[in-house]
Amino acid sequence: MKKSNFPVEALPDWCKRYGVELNSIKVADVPGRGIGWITTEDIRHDSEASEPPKPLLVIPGDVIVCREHVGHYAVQNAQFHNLLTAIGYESDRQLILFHILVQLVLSSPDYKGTKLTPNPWTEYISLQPSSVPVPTLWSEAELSLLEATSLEPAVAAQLILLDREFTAIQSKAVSVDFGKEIFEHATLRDWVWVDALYRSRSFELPFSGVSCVPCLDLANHGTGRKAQWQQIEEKETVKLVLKKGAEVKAGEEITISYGEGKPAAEMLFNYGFVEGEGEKKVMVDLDEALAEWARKDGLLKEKLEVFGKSPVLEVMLDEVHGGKGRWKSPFIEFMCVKEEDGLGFRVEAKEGRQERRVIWKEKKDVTRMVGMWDVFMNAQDVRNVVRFRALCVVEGVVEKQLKRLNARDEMEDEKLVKSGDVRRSVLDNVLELRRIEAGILQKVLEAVHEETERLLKDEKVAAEAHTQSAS
Ligand SMILES: C[S@@+](CC[C@H](N)C(=O)[O-])C[C@H]1O[C@@H](n2cnc3c(N)ncnc32)[C@H](O)[C@@H]1O
Repeated sequence: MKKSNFPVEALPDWCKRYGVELNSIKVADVPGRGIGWITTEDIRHDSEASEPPKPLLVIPGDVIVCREHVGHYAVQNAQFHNLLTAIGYESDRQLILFHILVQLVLSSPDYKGTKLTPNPWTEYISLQPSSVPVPTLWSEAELSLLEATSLEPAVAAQLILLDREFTAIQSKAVSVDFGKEIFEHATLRDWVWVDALYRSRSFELPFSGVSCVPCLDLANHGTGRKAQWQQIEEKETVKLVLKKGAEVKAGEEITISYGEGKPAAEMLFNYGFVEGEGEKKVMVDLDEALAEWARKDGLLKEKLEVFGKSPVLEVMLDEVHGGKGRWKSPFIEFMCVKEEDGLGFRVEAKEGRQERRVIWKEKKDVTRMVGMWDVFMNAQDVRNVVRFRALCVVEGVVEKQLKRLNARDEMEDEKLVKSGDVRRSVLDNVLELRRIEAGILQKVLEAVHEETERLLKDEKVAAEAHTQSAS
């Protein structure tokens, strides 16, 4: 589908038309960041001054895309309303994504179908960059770089989700005429694109909820940021203001924070870049470990069923304790309990359904403790033995992940950049992610070894280790 042209030079006119106020700032190209806001004159927010300087941006509430405003738009446009009813959206995210997708099609010069009431976004959508640097929009060669990072399974899962979502929405939408017109043009690639826009450019506003905010979405993330956004309740107006005490020279970029301390993987996943280390945390995939465990534990299926969610292993550095490695996984600790330790299951009939319950030492129903099994185990006599088994699992998983990460050949990756299959910026970001994640995994492995050594002083644990090595 051909995109309509909205040059960035036309933005001030668009702002005038829709009541967006710009004070002392203009959009400009910012090397390595796309476009962003820079100041046109020196400005300062003197902490002592009685009056703050004018806000840099004032965005009226009615140009924001949020759940409520999409609802108003549907009231004004029966065709759109029928389409929303046909697709039966499942979340605010889907509603907003779908609204943006429809605006994208309506804005295309290829679209000759039913026109809806003009909306600021029908035009504004064409200002959005066609290439958003998040991994869901990377080429196959670029995605291959993510191997062994925590983003490898996360990006694969998101792509499957987007495919399923698009297919489901499309199949329902074509039951109405307007839906047929829209899906003659909209493709899965467009859906992946609007999801990328949503993740990299939406804001959690206090009065409108999750929203896409034109113009504010042109502010880049930066260290030492001197501005912040705020929403005032009245008319849901959003403002970009200079922080108290901040001083900015003419021509300097105005940046905001996309969230303090987000882990590197989350930054790359949602925004397409890594800047600073953020919270030192990695989610490690457990699929392989579970498949292996299933071969020796006949109760794994029951354990997964009562746990009720996808098991994860979270590894992190504990900044409070000098950056020591730590891990958390209530499921691994639960998975490592055996029948001989006191674990049992019982099936009970509840409200006409069969429900599996977890029984401890043949007496106590501990089903509600499963989600915090690590805490529950602390007070049990078998805690050291179970903890030792869990440490062995974590050691195996972390060691394997680290080995895979370290096995990457950076010279081969460089060749992909030289051949033009991979963008330089993508490789740089992935190298940074790999460096950060390998550092965390290494420290966690050291902490696991340390704790294992300590536990092996316990006779029961030593006996367990002996049994394990014999089997
Ligand atoms: C909310 S938009 C900001 C406007 C965007 N630069 C544009 O050209 O439309 C967020 C996107 O800007 C880019 N970006 C923002 N801050 C950045 C930074 N510090 N380093 C690199 N890219 C950045 C990333 O592509 C990110 O996904």
